Amino acid sequence: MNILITGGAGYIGSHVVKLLLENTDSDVTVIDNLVTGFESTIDELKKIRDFDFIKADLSNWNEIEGIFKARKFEAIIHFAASLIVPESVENPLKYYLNNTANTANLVKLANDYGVKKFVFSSTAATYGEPDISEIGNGIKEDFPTNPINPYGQSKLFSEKIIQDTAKANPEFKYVIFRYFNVAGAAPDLSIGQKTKNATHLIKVASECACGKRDGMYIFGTDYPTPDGTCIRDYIHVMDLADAHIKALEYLENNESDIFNVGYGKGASVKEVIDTVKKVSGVDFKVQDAPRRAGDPAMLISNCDKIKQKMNWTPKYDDLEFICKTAYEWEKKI
Ligand SMILES: NC(=O)c1ccc[n+]([C@@H]2O[C@H](COP(=O)([O-])OP(=O)(O)OC[C@H]3O[C@@H](n4cnc5c(N)ncnc54)[C@H](O)[C@@H]3O)[C@@H](O)[C@H]2O)c1
Ligand SMILES: O=c1ccn([C@@H]2O[C@H](COP(=O)(O)OP(=O)(O)O[C@H]3O[C@H](CO)[C@H](O)[C@H](O)[C@H]3O)[C@@H](O)[C@H]2O)c(=O)[nH]1
Repeated sequence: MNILITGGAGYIGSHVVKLLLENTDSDVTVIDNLVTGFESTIDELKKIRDFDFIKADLSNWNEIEGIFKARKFEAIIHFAASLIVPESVENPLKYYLNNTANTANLVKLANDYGVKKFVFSSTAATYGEPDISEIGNGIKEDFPTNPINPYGQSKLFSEKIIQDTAKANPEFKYVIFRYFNVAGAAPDLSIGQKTKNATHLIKVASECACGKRDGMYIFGTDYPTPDGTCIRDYIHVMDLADAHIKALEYLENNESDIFNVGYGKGASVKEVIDTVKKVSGVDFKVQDAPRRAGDPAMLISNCDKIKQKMNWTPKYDDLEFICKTAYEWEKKI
């Protein structure tokens, strides 16, 4: 299959490229503007086997169309986006342009050039702040979507654009993935999360354990959860990457759909920090701090649908393993 990966030099995209190069004979083309991605990641991936990397910005619509003209893509996996929630509140247009407008253009090009499969990175942020008393067996895909920040909204608009286009053109099929909290690194430690000025909990705690930060804060200890800190559903990046490979197979014979990707269970901020301390053997400084704006108390997926319909079976459903790979990767870079 001839596959376009946007954002393949970034964290999650690079893990999908790794699996595609290792386990399939697909022709892979990565487009990335390297704003938050890394050429060194592309170089590492090219050690597996060669593929085409094009440094380009999705906002250069003419240039991107030129790439579609020159190559007959059969599938697109679209990761490229901006994803810092507080930044999206300060600069919403950056998010609506980079995430929504550029996705609309990519979907248009997919239609104009006959690309039949589209896999899209959406987020649990589309659910907003679900009522904690209703989460029960996890947030299902048909829960209400009420994003509370422009990042989540920009992704929800993109979802609608993809869905409406598929309704109008039955040849165009999609899988929309709503990721929960992604963490960890490839178990062989060849690639991992390089994000600069990271804000993600497991990455920040791993940096503390490696002495790259003096300490960290727990944002909010007065949430209505057992230990007062926020609960999230952390998923290993390699299991998430595997879901994308499954999605391409799924679209051969099945209809378009939306799937949560998580493990269906939660860990609190305190539990995560304790786990990073345990796997690293380092007792770094942690201080309580006020709540961070826009953090829902609890986000836990119901992931029955992807397990049933795609036969997706996670391999790394273990918080210690997630934190261990994140920490060991952090030590390496
Ligand atoms: N990391 C998470 O926890 C998480 C959770 C839910 C959803 N997501 C989604 O997953 C996707 C990948 O996230 P990530 O964590 O790998 O982030 P990342 O920043 O590491 O990767 C994004 C990549 O896209 C590239 N990019 C951004 N804008 C571009 C543009 N206009 N043109 C070309 N390239 C561009 C960046 O350079 C980067 O390599 C995003 O769509 C994000 O919204 C991530
Ligand atoms: O130094 C830190 C960093 C984070 N946290 C807390 O840890 C929890 C998780 O925070 P992250 O920043 O790691 O992740 P988020 O849940 O905010 O968001 C991530 O997961 C979401 C889905 O659940 C979206 O997909 C979003 O794009 C992605 O960044 C939050 O309660 C946060 O306040 C801290 O206490 N201290």
